[in-house]
Amino acid sequence: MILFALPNKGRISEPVMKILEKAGLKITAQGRSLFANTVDKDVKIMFARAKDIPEFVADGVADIGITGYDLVLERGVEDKVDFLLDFNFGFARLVLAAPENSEIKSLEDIKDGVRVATEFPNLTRKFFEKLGKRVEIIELSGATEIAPFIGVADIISDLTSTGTTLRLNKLREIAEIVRSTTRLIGNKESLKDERKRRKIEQLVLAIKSALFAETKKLIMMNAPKDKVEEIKKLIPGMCGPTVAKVLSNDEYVAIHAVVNEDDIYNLVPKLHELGARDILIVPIERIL
Ligand SMILES: Nc1ncnc2c1ncn2[C@@H]1O[C@H](COP(=O)(O)OP(=O)(O)OP(=O)(O)O)[C@@H](O)[C@H]1O
Ligand SMILES: O=P(O)(O)OC[C@H]1O[C@H](OP(=O)(O)OP(=O)(O)O)[C@H](O)[C@@H]1O
Ligand SMILES: [Mg+2]
Repeated sequence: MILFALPNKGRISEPVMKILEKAGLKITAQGRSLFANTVDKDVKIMFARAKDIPEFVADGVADIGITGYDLVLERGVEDKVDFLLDFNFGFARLVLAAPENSEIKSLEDIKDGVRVATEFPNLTRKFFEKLGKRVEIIELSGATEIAPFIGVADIISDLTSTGTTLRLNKLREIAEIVRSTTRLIGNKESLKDERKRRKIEQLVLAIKSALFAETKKLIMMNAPKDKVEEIKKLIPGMCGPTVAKVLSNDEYVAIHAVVNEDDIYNLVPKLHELGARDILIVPIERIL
């Protein structure tokens, strides 16, 4: 049996649940319950705070888990877990920021004794240790942005993604401490167990296939037979497009191909010009 730790709330909870569903790992959760079953009777879910998941996986409370890379580093368990998959979402950067009107405008302006408010005391401490600066870390558990304006700290170290929160609070970024994305991590002992490892690999493959499919679309069309070669050049597909007979029309063939979602906008007019008709663009659940 595999115990899989998932964030119970917060920024990454919803996208994680969505991708797992796409991967086919249907979860049967009842309301606010802490545990849930999945379609696979050998995979059970436990819901926890994203912050606690690195520790749970490192200690073997859970076999695998999904959390932020920043949180794994903050817990200092990066050597105790295996990084199995990068979801490439949940982008966030841990940065140092000072009020726009502060005299602290760059790292050089940060003198010993400067007070830094943060939810990430360990990463922040390490960052300054490397620089040889002795700052005072003020640990907060949220809404860090307010700290410099109420006299609690001089600067902050906080997560930013769009930059909106920093701008809204008149804070200026000074330096980047770490970049993070959402990751699947695994307990090292669990991965040594042959049966667990196989189950985990199966899960990784399922999630990868769903992540990969998110950037692709299936394009289908009817096209004049004599244009097939030209169309092939436009859409190589995964191993070349599928070309099939159209029973009701001898001059046309049906073409199916998997294409990058980002290419579709430019591709369709070119196909149309070559005489392609009945063009359908269809979402894909998974690509294995
Ligand atoms: N804009 C963002 N701000 C914060 N975290 C983000 C952002 N974008 C992605 N994340 C990722 O989500 C993880 C969890 O952050 P989140 O804020 O959801 O949890 P939390 O702080 O424990 O919950 P809450 O804010 O509800 O108290 C972060 O550690 C980070 O990896
Ligand atoms: O750059 P942005 O897109 O504006 O995102 C950054 C904000 O998101 C996080 O806050 P969250 O909503 O998790 O609240 P918290 O500070 O209480 O954790 C983070 O602490 C920043 O405040
Ligand atoms: Mg938060």
